[in-house]
Amino acid sequence: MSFNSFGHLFRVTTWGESHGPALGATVDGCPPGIEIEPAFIQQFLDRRRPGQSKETTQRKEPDEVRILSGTFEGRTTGTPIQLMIENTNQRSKDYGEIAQQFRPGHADITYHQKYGVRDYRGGGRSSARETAARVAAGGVAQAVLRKLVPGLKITGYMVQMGEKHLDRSRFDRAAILQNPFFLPDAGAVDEWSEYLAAIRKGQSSVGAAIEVVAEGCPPGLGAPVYGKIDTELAAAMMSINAVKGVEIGEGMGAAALTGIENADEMVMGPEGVEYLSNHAGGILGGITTGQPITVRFAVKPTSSILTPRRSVNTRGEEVEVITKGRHDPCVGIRAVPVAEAMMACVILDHLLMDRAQTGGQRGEIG
Ligand SMILES: Cc1cc2nc3c(=O)[nH]c(=O)nc-3n(C[C@H](O)[C@H](O)[C@H](O)COP(=O)(O)O)c2cc1C
Repeated sequence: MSFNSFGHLFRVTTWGESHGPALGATVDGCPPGIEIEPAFIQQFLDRRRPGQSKETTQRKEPDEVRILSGTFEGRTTGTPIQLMIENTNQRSKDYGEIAQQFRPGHADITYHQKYGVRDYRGGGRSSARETAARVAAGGVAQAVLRKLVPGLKITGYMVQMGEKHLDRSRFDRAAILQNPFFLPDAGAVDEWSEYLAAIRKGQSSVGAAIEVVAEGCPPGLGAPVYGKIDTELAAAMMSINAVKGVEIGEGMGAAALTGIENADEMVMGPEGVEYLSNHAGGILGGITTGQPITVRFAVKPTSSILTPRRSVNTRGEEVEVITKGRHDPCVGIRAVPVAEAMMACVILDHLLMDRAQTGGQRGEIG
């Protein structure tokens, strides 16, 4: 059985472990003739890269991507694109103890129970190092989208970290890439930073919520009933390590609304239909409306913490686990570029499927 791939026409397979020599992604189904340079993909990896600020893990990886196949003279050829990122800063001795014991909240126990064998070094395949490969694949998707849907813009940012919430009245898109939290409010960065420092000092970690928005996505992507784009986006986000909840548009908040409040009313504008609100998050019946696609998800606190937690070992003995090694105190931060990558892959996959089925033809209004 193979469960390391996702996507239908734009198909991504990731491979590799945290402390192996390298990891990467094979992208199959990429359209030919797309201009793509390693530097274009690298910019996305640089945002996810560990060791860049005191707010993330101190494992210092250059995360330099190499394109091994599928391009010629700077353009895709339509053949499989092999992307490789070398692991250079492994410190496997930190993980000696978890060979025999299970970190609470991590995947050690389930990998052991299911497979009976695991590469425990740095969490092996369950480590979020794997998400570097997704980000590289997302870079390829972004390169294709740049050509096929020039106006499309995918933006991820943090909306919550523990008890700190983004004040949406202060939303400033320009601030997002200017601070280590991907926070759209420069004025709140110091407060978030102090809060996280206190969490870290207390030898704990904290959860987060991330929002990803795709603006300029054409209407008509997504296929009812089992290929709804909201289904696929939710699956894509849920597949990111440590994600425990996903919402589209109003999400769980819709449960508190009345039909009057929730209706996204429509009017005819000079360019066609205009929506007066976007509770639906840009998707109706599993198909994009042309409004911004809005996805939010919750990331649990990092399970690897220095505070001793009770657990068991492979011999069935009760033990206390202190997880040493270099860990993100809030894994939600680096999940932001990962989520953007997953969104890019899903949107491109649906764009290609829509072209295959409908040839891009649309029902007319007016
Ligand atoms: C970008 C990113 C970085 C992560 N870094 C760590 C880490 O340093 N330490 C840790 O224990 N978990 C980390 N995680 C979470 C684990 O990979 C995840 O909790 C674990 O694989 C168990 O899977 P689950 O939480 O999805 O059930 C990270 C997650 C993401 C998205």
